Amino acid sequence: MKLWSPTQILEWDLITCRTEGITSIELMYRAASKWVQSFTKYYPKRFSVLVVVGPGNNGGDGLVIASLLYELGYTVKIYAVHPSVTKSDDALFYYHELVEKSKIEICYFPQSPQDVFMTLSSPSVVVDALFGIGLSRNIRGAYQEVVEWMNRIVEPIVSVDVPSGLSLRNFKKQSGSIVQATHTFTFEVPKVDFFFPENAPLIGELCTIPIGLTENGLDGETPICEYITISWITSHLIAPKRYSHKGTYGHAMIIAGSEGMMGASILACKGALSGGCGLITTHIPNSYETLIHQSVPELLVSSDESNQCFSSLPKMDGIKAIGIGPGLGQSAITQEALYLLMRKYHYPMVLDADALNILSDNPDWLIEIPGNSILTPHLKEFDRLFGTSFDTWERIEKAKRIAIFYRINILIKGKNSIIVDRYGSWSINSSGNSVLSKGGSGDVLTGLITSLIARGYRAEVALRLGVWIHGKAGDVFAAQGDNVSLNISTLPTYIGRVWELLQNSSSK
Ligand SMILES: NC(=O)C1=CN([C@@H]2O[C@H](COP(=O)(O)OP(=O)(O)OC[C@H]3O[C@@H](n4cnc5c(N)ncnc54)[C@H](O)[C@@H]3O)[C@@H](O)[C@H]2O)[C@@H](O)CC1
Ligand SMILES: [K+]
Repeated sequence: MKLWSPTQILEWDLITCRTEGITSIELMYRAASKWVQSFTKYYPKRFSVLVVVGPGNNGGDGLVIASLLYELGYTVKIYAVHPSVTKSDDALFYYHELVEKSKIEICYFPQSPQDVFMTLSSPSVVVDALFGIGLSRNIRGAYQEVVEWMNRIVEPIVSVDVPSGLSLRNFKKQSGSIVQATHTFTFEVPKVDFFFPENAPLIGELCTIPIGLTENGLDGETPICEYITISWITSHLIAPKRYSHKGTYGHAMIIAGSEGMMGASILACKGALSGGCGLITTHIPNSYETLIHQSVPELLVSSDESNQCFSSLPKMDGIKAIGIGPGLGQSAITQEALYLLMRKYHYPMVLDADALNILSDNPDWLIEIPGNSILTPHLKEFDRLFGTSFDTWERIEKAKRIAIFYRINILIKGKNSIIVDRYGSWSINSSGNSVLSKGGSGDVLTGLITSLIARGYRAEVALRLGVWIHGKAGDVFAAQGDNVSLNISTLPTYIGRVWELLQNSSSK
């Protein structure tokens, strides 16, 4: 799914009106009607409703929503913050047509919103229609007071399109008050900022409401980014070859594990096996050869000269991708070996965990990373590598510059992982949940992505596939009714289920 900027969405509204021969007033009514359909599923008629409206079309939606709920038999009041209700022509139309002609009570700032709210019977809910995608500066004054009041109450708040005050990068530094919504019912497509970790407490439960904007209306426009869902994944899968042997699907290498951390090596190798490449060699400290043979008999094993850690380069003939880092340790000898490996190997590498820690300590080694490799830091590792950022937008801009400069791909891991590729394009992953926030989960991911590259996927595609599949495996686990107890060594089994699911949806 493509994600668009506020300006593009407004353009899309206009295109829809032109294509369908309708007015923006009609589109507003359609949007508000669809919104009300979703709202009533969560909040039945026993809820009384205070609709807080702002000066633009978001407030206009609020006026139509109030009137539709009133017609459905809800107890509704409107609280307007702008002295003349609205500055928007469309909203004004509905104010005269619907609100004035009904018996809906409308109250104004500076009357206290709390006093108005208290006159409603319990249970009650606030509909936040102060600002949507048209916010152009931080919220101050009366609007700020009302937002702060909303954030103090215990009753649910349902935001129309956007939690009011959230900037959507319409202006750079966000510092005003923002509504902390219980639900955000957003129109047509989610907005990019909804997926950033700093905004998670503001969005609440997200529900996207299709309002019938013209399909392909923004064809030819460049979206801000791609939101990776199953349809993107299925359209990028390479069909398995009919006549194949183990050499057909590539040879990957995993360099992971050191004394006391060999579990990381086993998990990364199991992750690689679940990615389906033909052969996997793991390079490990000498003394653990038997352990690895017994734990994962499918692997080829290359023994390091050291008994404790990675210290010497393996043979790399025919290896199409190397995953390195989980449980690797950071001893001086390992650091040196990583440096030599990066200089000598010319195919993509997936650098994770201790490999990233080593790079943080030696930033001038970044230049040695083979082109089209992948770094997989989580947020803190990213900041350690490249310095802290004010917000996710700044972090993404930084990642883009670095990715283009070093010709590498960067995965910033989190609830909605962000993928920035070497061309400067970026995506947000849609799958995954908290069952994956456990030690070892990233090791499996490193193996999986490495394996996909070895199979022949371009690194930037393998990265997106791997991240989505890994997240989806967590979702498949949680869908069984348990969102706690995933044992990470069983994660590859759920990755297998995701492949099954993908095969079924591709053949439909
Ligand atoms: N354009 C359309 O056809 C549709 C628009 N829709 C709704 O319209 C919204 C966008 O409407 P608008 O573009 O009017 O934008 P908003 O309603 O988000 O706000 C814009 C208004 O607020 C003022 N404003 C901006 N920031 C302010 C601040 N910090 N303090 C005080 N005033 C501020 C602006 O001067 C303008 O009057 C969407 O979010 C959606 O809710 C929907 O009805 C769907 C159809
Ligand atoms: K809003």
